[in-house]
Amino acid sequence: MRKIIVGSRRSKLALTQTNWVMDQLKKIDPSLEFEVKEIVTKGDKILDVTLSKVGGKGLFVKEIEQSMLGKEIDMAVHSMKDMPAVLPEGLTIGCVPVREDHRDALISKDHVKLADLKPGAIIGTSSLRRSAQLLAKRPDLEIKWIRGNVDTRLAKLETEDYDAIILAAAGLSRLGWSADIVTEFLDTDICIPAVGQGALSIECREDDKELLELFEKFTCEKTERAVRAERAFLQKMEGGCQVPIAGYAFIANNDEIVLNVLVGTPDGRQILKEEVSGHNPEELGMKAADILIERGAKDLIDRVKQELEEK
Ligand SMILES: NCc1[nH]cc(CCC(=O)O)c1CC(=O)O
Repeated sequence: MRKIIVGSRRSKLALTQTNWVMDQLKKIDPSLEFEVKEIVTKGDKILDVTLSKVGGKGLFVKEIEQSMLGKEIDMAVHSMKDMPAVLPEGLTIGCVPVREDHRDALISKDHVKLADLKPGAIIGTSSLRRSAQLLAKRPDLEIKWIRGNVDTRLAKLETEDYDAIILAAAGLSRLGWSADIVTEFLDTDICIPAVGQGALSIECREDDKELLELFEKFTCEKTERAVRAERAFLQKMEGGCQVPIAGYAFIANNDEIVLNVLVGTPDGRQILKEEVSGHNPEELGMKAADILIERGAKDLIDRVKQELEEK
């Protein structure tokens, strides 16, 4: 096997995830050699702007994908939830490792749970998906945008006037934070996670047989099936990240995929939700989307996008 060049964003989370994957792959084959190439993405340069306003997800992966197509790098580890629904031609998700905790985590100043936060409490998030679902449960809360990486946000909870913030549990644990700092893990009935949340995506060139063969031994089949269903839903919904969209699937004991999906308005006043189950990931994801579309999801999305453009 040749030396494998791994592209990674420079953020602590990205490098941690990349190193974890390289370590795991080395356990499978100790003779593997890696070299990490750090790549600064557009998304990293404009962290002060709400992502949805500047083009969303693709921002964190585009430069990395270009380097991969140009053969400057061979593979990259992304947070699955940062991956656009459709990949550029020539690239593929070669491996989906076992999923970390999929849930969102509420971290509040005095460990006050969501239901007990005082009326008007200020919640830090810049995710439309999180704000929609929180406001649906607690319309009295005030959402205040917060940007920056995980550690920055935790610091801002201490130094700024937020009463609580919401972060992905997976990011916290990967960065080594203890579960003790979390006030409440939000279950799917309160906050359906982002499509792919907690999962990783190892991307490579479609024709890289050598890597694809190696990855087979590291793929978690259950996670892969679940994520395929979630991403099929995402693709069919065509919402982009300007719209609150959520999707989370797991494999039930009978081996069926159970998929929970949601589309809503950022203020949480309109929420369309559905749970479906079945065996074929792609069919299931599309079925979930069709059900929501039937119930008016496309109109809702168009309206939300239009309002965003007017702002
Ligand atoms: N939005 C940024 C982002 N992208 C991936 C993670 C880490 C968790 C994951 O892999 O889902 C985070 C941080 C967060 O949302 O709190």
